[in-house]
Amino acid sequence: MKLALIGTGKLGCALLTGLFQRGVLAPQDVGLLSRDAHKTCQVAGRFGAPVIGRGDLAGAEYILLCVQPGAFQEVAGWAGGHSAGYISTLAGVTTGTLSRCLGSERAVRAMPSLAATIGRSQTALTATPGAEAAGDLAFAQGLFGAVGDTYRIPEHLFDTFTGMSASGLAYAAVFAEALADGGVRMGLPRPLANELAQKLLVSGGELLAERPHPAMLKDEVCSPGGTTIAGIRALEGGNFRRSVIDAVEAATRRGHELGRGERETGDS
Ligand SMILES: NC(=O)C1=CN([C@@H]2O[C@H](COP(=O)(O)OP(=O)(O)OC[C@H]3O[C@@H](n4cnc5c(N)ncnc54)[C@H](O)[C@@H]3O)[C@@H](O)[C@H]2O)C=CC1
Ligand SMILES: O=C(O)[C@@H]1CCC=N1
Repeated sequence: MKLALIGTGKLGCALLTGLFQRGVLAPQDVGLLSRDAHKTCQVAGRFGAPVIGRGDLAGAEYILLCVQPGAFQEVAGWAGGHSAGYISTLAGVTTGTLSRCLGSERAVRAMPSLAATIGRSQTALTATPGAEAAGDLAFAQGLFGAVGDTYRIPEHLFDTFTGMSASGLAYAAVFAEALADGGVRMGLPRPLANELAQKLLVSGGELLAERPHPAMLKDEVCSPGGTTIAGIRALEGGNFRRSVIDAVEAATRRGHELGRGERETGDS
């Protein structure tokens, strides 16, 4: 077995979708294991990959952890100590913690996003020296590179990458929803408002890719004395930029907390 996937929830399934569609791994190369046997069987049926048990982990070349950070200590108790290379996608959990709790010098820390499902994840990567020497970082670069862009990030910036990129998908969704709400408030039918908001994010992203700085696009759209600058003024009045900056800061701090083992359901 090339890869054992522990945790077949939202991220696990996004990665399976992207990886299988791109043919980087075949379903028979991947074993699936998670807490809920019924749901794991459903995922196995959907992808055509086998369900495995804890005893099968000994035969895995790589073990990919996609469980919640709060489940890590328990999972490490039975999934650690194998000769496989370990790859973790858990928010906040450092390579030092991975290595210590899994009893392995081979630990890669990855932070992908749900955009893996369409081959557009932005994935941060870092690894222990042992994982790098064993070729595990190169393996992870190939794996996540097949479902988007990879970035080698120093570990002290990992939670920031998480709070901006992986979490940022949700901020974009909230912005789209709010924009559509504005359209509805001013009279557009809901389905049209939702469609406009969704397509606007796509076209906006493509236009931003053609420019070295986002402010250039903003300036081009803002006609002097026109509609857009009136809208931007209202955004500034609502502390839009400050709110977005604060969101990244709060998410980064939450990553630090999760890494220290603080409860996922608790507030800071
Ligand atoms: N959802 C996202 O956009 C992203 C999530 N992540 C990270 O990926 C991890 C998984 O996130 P999601 O897929 O969103 O969570 P999820 O809740 O959708 O899936 C978690 C999976 O782990 C399994 N699991 C939980 N406890 C277990 C245990 N003790 N033994 C075996 N399996 C267990 C569950 O059965 C489920 O299949 C988290 O650590 C998160 O920080 C990273 C990047 C993006
Ligand atoms: O919200 C979370 O904790 C996870 C990590 C990044 C995206 N989702």
